[in-house]
Formats: sequence, C-alpha cells, structure tokens
Amino acid sequence: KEMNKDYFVLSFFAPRVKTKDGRPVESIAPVAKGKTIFGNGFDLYGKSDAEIFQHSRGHAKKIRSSYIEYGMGMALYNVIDPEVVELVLNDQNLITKSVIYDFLHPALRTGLLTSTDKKWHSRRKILTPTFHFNILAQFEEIFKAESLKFVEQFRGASEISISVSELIPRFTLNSICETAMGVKLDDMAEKGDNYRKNFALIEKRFLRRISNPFYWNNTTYNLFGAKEDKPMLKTIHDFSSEIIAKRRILLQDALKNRQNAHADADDDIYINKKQRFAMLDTLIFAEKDGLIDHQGICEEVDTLMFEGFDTTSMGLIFGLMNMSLYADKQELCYQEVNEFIDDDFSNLDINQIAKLKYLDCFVKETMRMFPSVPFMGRQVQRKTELANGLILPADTQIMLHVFDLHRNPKHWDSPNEFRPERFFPENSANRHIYSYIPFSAGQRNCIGQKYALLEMKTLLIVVLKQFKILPLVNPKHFVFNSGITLRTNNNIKVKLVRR
Ligand code: HEM
Repeated sequence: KEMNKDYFVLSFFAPRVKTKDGRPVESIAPVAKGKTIFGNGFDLYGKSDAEIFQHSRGHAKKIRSSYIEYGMGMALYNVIDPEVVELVLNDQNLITKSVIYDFLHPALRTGLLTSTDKKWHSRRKILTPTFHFNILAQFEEIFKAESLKFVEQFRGASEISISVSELIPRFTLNSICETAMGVKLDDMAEKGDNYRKNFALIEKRFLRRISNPFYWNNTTYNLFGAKEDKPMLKTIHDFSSEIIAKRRILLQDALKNRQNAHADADDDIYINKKQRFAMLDTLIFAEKDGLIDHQGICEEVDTLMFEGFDTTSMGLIFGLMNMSLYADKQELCYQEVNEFIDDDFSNLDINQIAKLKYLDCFVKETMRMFPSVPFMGRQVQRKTELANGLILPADTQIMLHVFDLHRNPKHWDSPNEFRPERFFPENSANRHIYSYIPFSAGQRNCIGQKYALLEMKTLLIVVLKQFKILPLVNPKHFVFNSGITLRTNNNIKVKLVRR
C-alpha cells in the first residue's frame, strides 16, 4: 500500500508526482488512463507513426489540460497550457533534454541541441555571435541567390505543377551548407540528396525506438537494434566530414592569400568582401584557441546542418501550401511585396524584408498551425517544485506539446482556421506570451530563429513576385506523422502560374 502511494508499481516503479499541499494530483493535472496494466508504458507499442501522432492529440482533446502519464519507471508530464510552459521554460534548472533526445545521440552526438550543463553553455557561447545581425545580412545574399536558382528551374514554363515536398528540402540544404558551412553543394548535389534520404531513415528508426519500451535502454538497443542504423549513420557522418574537410582547405587558402597580401590587422576575414564568413569558421578558429576539438566541430556541424535544413523545409512547404489555399491572403502578401521589393530584387535585403508586416503574420500563422518542431522534452534532474503546486520527482519527463499548445481552444479562437490577422499587434495584446512558441523560449530557445525567418521569407518573396500559387492539395485529407519534425504522409504540391 505504502509502495503504491509513492510509486506507480506496474509502470516499473515510476515515482509518483505529488502536490505541495497534499491536494490530489488530479486537481492540478489529470492522470491519463493507460492502455495496459503497465500504466502508459506500452500505449505506443506497435503503433504507426500516424497513430503515435494522434495519441497525444487525442489526450489533449479529451483532457483539455496538461496531464500526467506513467511508464518505464518514469512520470511523464504532458504540457499543453501556456501557464505551465512558462514555468518550465523559465526554470534555470530545467535545461536538460528528455531521454528521447538520447536516441538522437548516435546521429547528432551531443551538439548544441542535445547537450546540457557546462558543455551546452560553452558551445552556446561560441556559436551565438555567428547569428549576429551583420552576419545574417550577409547570408541574405546567399538566400537570395538560392531562391533565384529555385525559380530558375521553372524557366520557360507559363504554368507548372510542383511537389514542394520534394523540391524545398534541396533548397534549404543548399542554403545551410553555403551559409553555415561555407561550402557550395553544386558538385555534391547527389551526396546531399543521399544525406537527406538517410536522415529520413534515421528518423523512422528514432520513432520505432520511442514506441518500443524494450529499446529505451541503451544496452538492449545496442545489442538488438543499433546494427541496422550503422550504414545510415555512416552516410550522414561521411557527408558532414567531407564538408568540414572542404572548408578547412578553403579557409587555409584564404588565410594564406591574406598573409601574402600583407593585409593590415583590421582586415578581418569575417568582413573581407571577397571572402564570405561561414559559421563553421568560428568553430575552426575556436579549435585553434583550444575551446573545441575536431570531434566537437563534427557534433556542431551535424547539429546545425540537421536543425538548419529540415525545420525550415517544413516551414516553407506549409508556407507555400497556405499561399495556395488562401488566395485572398496570398494577394495581401503579394501587394505588400510589390510595394517594398523591386522587380529585379536589387533592394531585397534584411532591412526591406523587415518592412513586410503582413508576410510576417502569414509566416507566424503557418508556424502556429504547422510547427516544424511539434514537441520538445525536458528531463527533471532533481526533485522540482513548480509554482502550480506540483512536485515532480527526479527523472520525470516533461513533454511540451507545441502542436496542442498552438491549437489550444482556451487561447486561440477557432484554432483550426488559418488567420494571419491574429498576429496583428492589436489582436495579440491579450494573448498569453507562451501560447505561441514555435522557436521555444528561455535559455534553450532556437539559436537560428532569425536566420530561419529570413531564409523562409526570401524564398516566399521571390516565388510570389513571379508566380501566382494555386492549390493542388486539401489539408483536410492530411495524415500527420510523428517525427523529429512535423511530418505528413502526403506529397504536398502546388501549381505555379507565371504572373
Ligand atoms: C522554422 C525553422 C525552425 C524552427 C521552427 C526551429 C525550432 C526550434 C526549437 C523549438 C528549438 C528548441 C528545441 C528543444 O528545446 O528541444 C530549437 C533549437 C535549436 N535550433 Fe532551431 N528551429 C528552426 C530553424 C533553425 C535553424 C535554421 C538553425 C540553424 C541554422 C537552428 C538551430 C537550432 C539549434 C542549434 C538549437 C539548439 C539550441 C540550444 O539548445 O541552445 N534552428 N529550434
């Protein structure tokens, strides 16, 4: 009996969540009923990626508040309310990612996304300056060139149907490799495609691991599951290694040329006009200063490359889809773009883009309904009291369900309707700040958020200027899948008609 009070015994002795004042836990956070006698531990077992996605959506709809589950020796606190999101993301002690991020370690190792404590702090410090306004302003030239290359594919066509699901990821991978890594993919296009294909396979494996509690344990997984991952991991790591090697050579040449030219001390490589700066250079310089080693550089390159291409891909795929579905909103974007951006794109820069207020609302609303990162997880390191009265035992997994938060009917009117106008200042004033967190918030927010918005807006502007975008899909028929990023089974297509 005592045991039962402290542990959810059949969930492999999961310590129970308690309350500060002894109130029943259910009065603050209901406990979701499990599918088996083992609490919720086997709720996802044998489910498809689409069913895994629907599992949490179903709970959110039925329970309508943040709720608790128990499984595999741990409590899971599932958060869908902004009030609780605020408590979690503002807690200095809750910066460690949840155990499921460990399943990403073979691919990303412990780079900025997956590391914690001292290592995370020191890496964040090294990388933060690389997302500075002046550097993004330079990257804008690359986004523009890549966007023009994107529309160039349709040269000569007065109208054409395209699969954005297929074409966009190539654009975003090219963009991240050239900006962050300083390496053009032109002669590595096939390798890039292969990298993406293998990362998609790794994502599938990641999901299989989440849904199968036997695979949560590293030892068991390494014995029975990990072998299949090896060739995929090799492909993606070979790709990133090749990029690092290429950049090292380019950088060495640049440094040599600079010495030969007797450049004065102020002629910094970062701002030298002919030599474009890449984020990877910062890491290579940090290596010279002994702040990071080669292995560390690989970790950050894998992390930036993955985070930097897949998230913006999903944002753009849904952004172009929404342009096609809502002709009136597309027209408002188009009018605005025409007002501020010259037809030859000569003034398309970071300052002009900042003037496009309606486009900004359009992109925000797209990321509300289709957040590229639909959930995030934290792990409680030490017993933690939250201001809402809950006491979370050590090892509790906190799941922030961004998808449900962004469609929480308590905070969003008709949440399933696409309305960029929600983000007009006058319509946002009374909204809870933490009801909208596409880029997370607090210490571990997205380091690339300004970069991402700039890249996505640039492509949308270039496409809009030249084409009217017409619909070919109906999102009502979409089947969403769980993944590291938001996924759908459907091939998203649009029709482009030259203006
Ligand atoms: C639409 C595009 C993007 C979205 C929606 C997005 C969203 C997010 C979210 C929600 C997190 C927090 C994850 C967590 O707590 O587990 C995050 C972290 C991160 N993002 Fe992004 N991201 C985007 C684009 C980018 C880009 C373009 C880059 C790099 C160039 C990037 C690099 C990172 C990194 C390195 C982290 C880890 C930061 C840390 O823990 O210190 N992201 N992102």
